[in-house]
Amino acid sequence: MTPGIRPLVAGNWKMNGTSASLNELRMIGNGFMSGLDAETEALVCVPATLLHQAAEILSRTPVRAGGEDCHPKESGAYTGCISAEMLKDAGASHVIVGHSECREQSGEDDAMVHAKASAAWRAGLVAVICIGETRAEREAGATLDILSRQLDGSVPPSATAANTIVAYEPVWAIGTGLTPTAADVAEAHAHIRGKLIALLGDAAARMRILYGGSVKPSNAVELLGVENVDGALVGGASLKAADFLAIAEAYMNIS
Ligand SMILES: O=C[C@H](O)COP(=O)(O)O
Repeated sequence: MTPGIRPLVAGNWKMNGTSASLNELRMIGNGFMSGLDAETEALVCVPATLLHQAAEILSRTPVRAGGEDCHPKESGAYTGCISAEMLKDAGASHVIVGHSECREQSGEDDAMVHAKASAAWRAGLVAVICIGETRAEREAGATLDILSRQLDGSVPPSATAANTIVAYEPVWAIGTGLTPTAADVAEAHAHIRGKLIALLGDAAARMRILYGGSVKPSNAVELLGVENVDGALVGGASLKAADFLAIAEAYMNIS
């Protein structure tokens, strides 16, 4: 946690969910209406096919709906792609950009992530910019250098605490059940904070930095209690309302 920053628990449903899954979203929304919103803000990023319905369901709750990726252009001949403006029109408040699965599977580089973050702002969305090292990079002792390089290339200079959230997701921790130690998370988040302040100035002291990678109810208190960890980006455990709400409840047990 960072004093003065309200934590955000964000879900990322990835390529999961059909209209039958919306009941989980209703339960997440209802859960936050019964007091959790006093501790933390919440966001669930869903597949574009569900976004309009998700935004409608969540509009009666404190939880917001987001997109999982966007194209850098506003419109055009880009078959199968979705612009930030389309996400906004469907009810999104945020969009994830630079997720490691997109970086890896679509060959997305830092320049593309930078362009997508700018596109998010153009549409009036908050950009959730993901960074993180691979297992090989960690084993080579290159983690902090990789994070610096990704921040240099992916975060546009006009990023502010209001329009941008950074999510640190070690690639090797995503969906594996493995997590870094609390000390490793603290080191990475302190490094990210310092780098953001160097890039963007003192205002970055208030920018949220989320941790993502195998966050679950059983490790949420330990991971979310680390200094400079201002919330979580939750994949698998966001698909079940009970797990997602239990992760948010961790904030009631962190002093
Ligand atoms: O965006 C979420 C992350 O990729 C983490 O996914 P996970 O919680 O399933 O490890």
